[in-house]
Amino acid sequence: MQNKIIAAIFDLDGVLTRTAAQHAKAWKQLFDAYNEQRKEEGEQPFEDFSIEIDYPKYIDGIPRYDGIRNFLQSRNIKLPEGYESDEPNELTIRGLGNRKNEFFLKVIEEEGVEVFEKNIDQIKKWKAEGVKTAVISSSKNCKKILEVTGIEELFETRIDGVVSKERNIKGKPSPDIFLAAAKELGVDPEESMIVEDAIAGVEAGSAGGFGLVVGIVNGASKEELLKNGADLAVQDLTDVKLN
Ligand SMILES: O=P(O)(O)OC[C@H]1O[C@@H](O)[C@H](O)[C@@H](O)[C@@H]1O
Repeated sequence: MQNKIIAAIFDLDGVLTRTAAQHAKAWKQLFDAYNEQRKEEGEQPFEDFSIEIDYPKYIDGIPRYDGIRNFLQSRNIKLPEGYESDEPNELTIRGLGNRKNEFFLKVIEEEGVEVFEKNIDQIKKWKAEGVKTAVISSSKNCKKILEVTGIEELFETRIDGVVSKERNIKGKPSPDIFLAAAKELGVDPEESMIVEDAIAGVEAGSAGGFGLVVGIVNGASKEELLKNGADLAVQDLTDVKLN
């Protein structure tokens, strides 16, 4: 029987906010621009980045530079690591990552950021019932997104891409970011639920021994989420009954 769930740890992009699609769009802009550059410089182009296939497989839920390494490896491309201070036009892992961030910031500036209302309303209900809440994200833009959408106060703690770097917390699919959040909430993983839309995220939840791993069907399909560690896969949180 399932343990009593007293805490819930939510991923940000694609669970709380509609930003997963905006990240995917920026990634496509980055890899398309890089491919064009290769063609202009007489280098062999690679098979175009696909939002449907490559994003969930290599990028979704994963820290920025890890995602770049994953994707380039899938195309047999090796670039030097470079430095975090690299200019966005630099052909290094870090340079490409910085360029992607410019694309992402432009996308959210132009389009704005929206929350998933049903999920936010459900979280408010659980909070009112006494469930402890945390937000986690691989993204270094997490705090900014929480602020612009006004949902920061819903969570007792936040472990994001910036905090992970400071504390040297391994990125997903390692469970460490979720375990760190549970620790800060003062709860055991077995009595906590994690909510994720990414394959790397449900893998992390399953590896961390969490009481309930909920997959939100957004980019990755229901089947993929269940196959990779989700206990259930739903469209939104109104379909999840606790205890
Ligand atoms: O580049 P950022 O904002 O630090 O985000 C890193 C990753 O954060 C994850 O939440 C997103 O699913 C990825 O698409 C993104 O690449």
